Amino acid sequence: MVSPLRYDSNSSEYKKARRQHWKSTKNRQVDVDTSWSPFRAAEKRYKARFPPPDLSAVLDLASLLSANPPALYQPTRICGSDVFILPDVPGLVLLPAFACPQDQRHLVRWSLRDHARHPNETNLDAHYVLPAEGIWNAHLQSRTAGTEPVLIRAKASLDDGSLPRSSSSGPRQLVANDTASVDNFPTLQSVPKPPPEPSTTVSDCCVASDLVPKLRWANIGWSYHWGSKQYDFLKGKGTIDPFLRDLCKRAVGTVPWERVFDGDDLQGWGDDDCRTWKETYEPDAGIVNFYQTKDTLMAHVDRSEVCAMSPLVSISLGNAAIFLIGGLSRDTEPIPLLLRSGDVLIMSGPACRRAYHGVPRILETTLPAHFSQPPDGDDKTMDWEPYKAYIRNTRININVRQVFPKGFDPHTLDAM
Ligand SMILES: O=C(O)CCC(=O)C(=O)O
Ligand SMILES: [Fe+2]
Repeated sequence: MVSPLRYDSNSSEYKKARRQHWKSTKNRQVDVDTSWSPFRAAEKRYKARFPPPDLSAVLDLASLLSANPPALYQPTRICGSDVFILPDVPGLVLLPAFACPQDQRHLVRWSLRDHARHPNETNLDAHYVLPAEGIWNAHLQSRTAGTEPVLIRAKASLDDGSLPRSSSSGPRQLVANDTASVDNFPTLQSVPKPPPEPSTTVSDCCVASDLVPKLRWANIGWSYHWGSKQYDFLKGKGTIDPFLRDLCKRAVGTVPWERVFDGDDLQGWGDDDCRTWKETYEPDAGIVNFYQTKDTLMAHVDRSEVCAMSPLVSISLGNAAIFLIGGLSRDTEPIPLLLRSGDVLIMSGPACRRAYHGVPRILETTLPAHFSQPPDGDDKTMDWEPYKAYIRNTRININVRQVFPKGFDPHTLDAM
């Protein structure tokens, strides 16, 4: 069970949330719409700023390690790691605190300094002409005494009028898309993938430090086209960081997959076989999600990967979050799971990979103490302060995927 959210009822934020709640509910008897699906209703409940949500139903598996877990959630200990197999959603596995504090700090720094920059696309690329070193490094440079901050121009402000217009620079948009499969792959490939439209509502000129809190995502590996919600394989295969690849492969290698899918009919899995994932799992795509504490991720299914079976490895860093996972439609009541910094959640198999899921809440002030300490080892001398300041109000999720089933080669498709 998760402890109740602590709120300062005298804070201006609490009062503002209360005012907004009164305004939006004054003409309504009860703040529940009966037409909401069970998933939507749960999202609304956990998103609510006022009254603060009741977290007593949120499953905090890590806290069960020190208590007596109910039979349903008995963890298995393998090579020093605890593994929870969640029978409610076949294929869902949680490895609490799989990434140690040092690895968590390393990944936070990697996400910001090394990854959220060219050639990896971020949400900001559509709208701004970004410095080659990335906005995080430009932000760090601007903190150095005597350095003039580099001015960043909005793309729309440089436009001669010929660019298509859009109105939003906001978070990830929900776009209906076809579920990818080996059979419809050639058709999905032929869908036009025009570049995104620069927003006309962002300010014409800003500095890197203004944009750091607006960073929402950075692409990993195969390029993802948000407009069509399909991968754009023509852009080539980006590299996967070796440290990240190793961590994901170790996590997948730790799970006793025969037990996860024990008794399941593995017919219909094609050439994929969970019993060989320890050797065959190879991440090639993904996204780094950056959440400020007010951000949410709406219910969705990740259906763009051709392979709907192989493990999707999701690493949580920074503040904790409530993660909802339901079923193949929004009509299944979702399970609310607490994801803490260092947790690795694995979604695998047909029921779990195509299940609705989302993040309705980042829990403020849940940053573990180790983020206050600087990295050790080779990085002893680095300045951890800016990372510490950033992560205080942030959650980072590194969501790593394998797009193709074993043996599938997109480049042989011309012959199909
Ligand atoms: O932030 C998370 O835990 C989940 C992210 C996710 O579902 C996604 O990137 O598709
Ligand atoms: Fe997802």
